Amino acid sequence: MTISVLGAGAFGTALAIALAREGRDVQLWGRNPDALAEMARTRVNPKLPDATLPEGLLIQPDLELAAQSPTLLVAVPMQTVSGLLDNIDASLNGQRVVACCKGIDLTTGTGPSQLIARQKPDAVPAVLTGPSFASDIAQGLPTALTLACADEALGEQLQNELACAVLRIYRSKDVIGAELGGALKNVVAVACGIVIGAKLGVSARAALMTRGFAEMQRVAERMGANPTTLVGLSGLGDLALTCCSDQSRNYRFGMALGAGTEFDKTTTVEGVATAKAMADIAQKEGLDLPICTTVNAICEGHITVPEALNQLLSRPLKEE
Ligand SMILES: NC(=O)C1=CN([C@@H]2O[C@H](COP(=O)(O)OP(=O)(O)OC[C@H]3O[C@@H](n4cnc5c(N)ncnc54)[C@H](OP(=O)(O)O)[C@@H]3O)[C@@H](O)[C@H]2O)C=CC1
Ligand SMILES: O=C(CO)COP(=O)(O)O
Repeated sequence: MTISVLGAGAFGTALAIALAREGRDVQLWGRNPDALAEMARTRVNPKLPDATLPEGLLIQPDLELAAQSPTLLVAVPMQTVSGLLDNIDASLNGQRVVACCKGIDLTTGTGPSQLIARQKPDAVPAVLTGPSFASDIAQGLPTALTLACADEALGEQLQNELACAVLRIYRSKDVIGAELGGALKNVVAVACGIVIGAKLGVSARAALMTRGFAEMQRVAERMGANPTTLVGLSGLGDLALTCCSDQSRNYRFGMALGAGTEFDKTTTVEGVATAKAMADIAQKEGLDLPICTTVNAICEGHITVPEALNQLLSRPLKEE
């Protein structure tokens, strides 16, 4: 098989469906053999109930077999990436390992590409990110993503390998910038959800998106990313999508916090761990990240939403 998708959640399955629909040679691995067997039988992933798995899409329960493909798409939650890489015995020599997850690993303080480089030094790390809800991709709605790979020639190969009729892929060499945009926009989306859930209005949300974007640029610059990457699909594009749609789990989680309602704890909400990582980075690097650190303080239960609002609004006035 040419492409293996590792992670049979909503996003991994959506990517596998889109690629298989185009006749690409693709297999989907997940950690739960019973769930995989059921998916192979029904040709439906309950996380994407409206999409049928194309006939050519192979469901693969064996991780080592899946890991033999030249291209691997890693689509598991960020905090599980390191464990997944550890579980693969093969060195992945020369294989392209494309991170499709959005976040910062709390143990190392790095994004997925650095985890891949550290744990599988013989592999070629890349990142696929940008504004794209799994259900949109699975329905075949048009989507544009950024494929970032430091090696330009390999990046171009991956771009061609992964682009589909409705999945338009732009290329970048800025892996750090692309993955930071995808990670950080989730924190801002939680903040925007809080504002809407607390009924503070869409003007406040626009302010948070803009000032949140300034924080994203500040972090990216400090981490050595190209500032223009942040205004592309992986940064501004994904920020716009995630902060304004209740299809987003990060946004919905924020809305529940703002409204004081329950939220299903099993839902993947990457912004919570990323906010924690950003609070650590703000402290270590002496960076001013008021929105990220406030989201972290709310998520950790250190302050309430009204206290957070009060804190943010009473900050000294400054130049934009
Ligand atoms: N959903 C979306 O629209 C998009 C998601 N993403 C990103 O994709 C990543 C995955 O999200 P998504 O697919 O939506 O999440 P889901 O919650 O839909 O699925 C997560 C999947 O990861 C599996 N998983 C969890 N822990 C492990 C582990 N230790 N080893 C192997 N598999 C594991 C889960 O398995 P099990 O079912 O057995 O628990 C589940 O199949 C996230 O980083 C997210 O930000 C990016 C763009 C869009
Ligand atoms: O990253 C996404 C869209 O680009 C999905 O967002 P959520 O994880 O908030 O659902």
